[in-house]
Amino acid sequence: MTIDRNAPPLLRVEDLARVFDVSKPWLARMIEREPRRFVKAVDGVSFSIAKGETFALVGESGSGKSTIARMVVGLIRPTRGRILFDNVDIADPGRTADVARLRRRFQMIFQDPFASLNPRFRVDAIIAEPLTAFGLMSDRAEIEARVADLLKLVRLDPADGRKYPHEFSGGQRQRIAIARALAANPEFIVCDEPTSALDVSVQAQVLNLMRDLQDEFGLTYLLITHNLAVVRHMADDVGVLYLGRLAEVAPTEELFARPRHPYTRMLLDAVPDLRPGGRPRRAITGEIPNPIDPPPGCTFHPRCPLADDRCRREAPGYTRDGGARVACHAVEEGRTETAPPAAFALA
Ligand SMILES: Nc1ncnc2c1ncn2[C@@H]1O[C@H](COP(=O)(O)OP(=O)(O)OP(=O)(O)O)[C@@H](O)[C@H]1O
Repeated sequence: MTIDRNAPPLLRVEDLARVFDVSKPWLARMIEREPRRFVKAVDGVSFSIAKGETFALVGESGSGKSTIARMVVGLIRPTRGRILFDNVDIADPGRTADVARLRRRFQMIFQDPFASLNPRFRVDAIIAEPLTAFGLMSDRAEIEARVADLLKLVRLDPADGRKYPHEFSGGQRQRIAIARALAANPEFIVCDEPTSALDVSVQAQVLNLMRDLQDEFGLTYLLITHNLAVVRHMADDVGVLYLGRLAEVAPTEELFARPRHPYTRMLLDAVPDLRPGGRPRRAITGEIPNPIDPPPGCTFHPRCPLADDRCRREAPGYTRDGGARVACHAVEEGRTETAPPAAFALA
């Protein structure tokens, strides 16, 4: 499907932030004379997703990917910012009635298909649940026919509806989760690490199914992943998260051909280059700082080969470069590496 980038985005996230209070209980704090502690899990994140597009959020563990996903689907509230779905702020507590109406139009697929399907229910009941929950169908024969269609759509046998989740493999369970997500004809699906619990051989099948369904139904995906191969296979645009902030947002091809942010480059350089004569992978250096006490200035500076005094003092704003938006003083000052990373060099 071609994406109309000039059309109003289906989802627009503006200056999104979420702070978690991770203080010890009051009495323990008093005894140990400890102050309250907070984690800025997400801090000033903005991006938009066009209809029919796949936008990937990528980053190491703890970078805030799942927190963003959970805010977008309404499982947790933002501390600050707006989440506009079809121009309605779904994070605004005053819009609860509108959000309830919009709920059917967005769905979520979780990482672990073993945990996300209720083991006590038959597969047909699991898939039918959104149909009855949203009051879309009540006639039994109609529901049965719809469930059979959904099972066929995800390339399972309609007879599988009579089985229980434990009778299926991981990949098949994720297909069942996809069928359930599609039941109410949603337009937008948040996919949180949809294949990372699956065997490598099965991952591609599930990703290809997701792409086929996207083409067939014009679906829009927010894809959460730490896997760059998945990003390259699936995404139109990518946001690279580091400690709750977007380091770089760029069209996928551009990001892989010419990563601007030193953190993006570090992630790409860490992917093994399996071609004959490919250069050895460079390991990711340094550790993610403690998010309770992040470094001053640019939070990436302790791991950054290009960091200077300004980076240690001043948090960077965004610089536009080609189709990319990058939070980096070195990019702004034009002192970055420009060679493409070998593993992803384009032929
Ligand atoms: N409910 C919570 N209470 C306190 N801290 C939380 C909570 N949820 C997330 N955090 C913290 O927020 C930060 C971001 O976490 P998040 O799970 O969003 O990251 P992630 O990128 O999805 O990581 P992973 O890939 O490991 O799931 C982490 O420092 C995490 O410890």
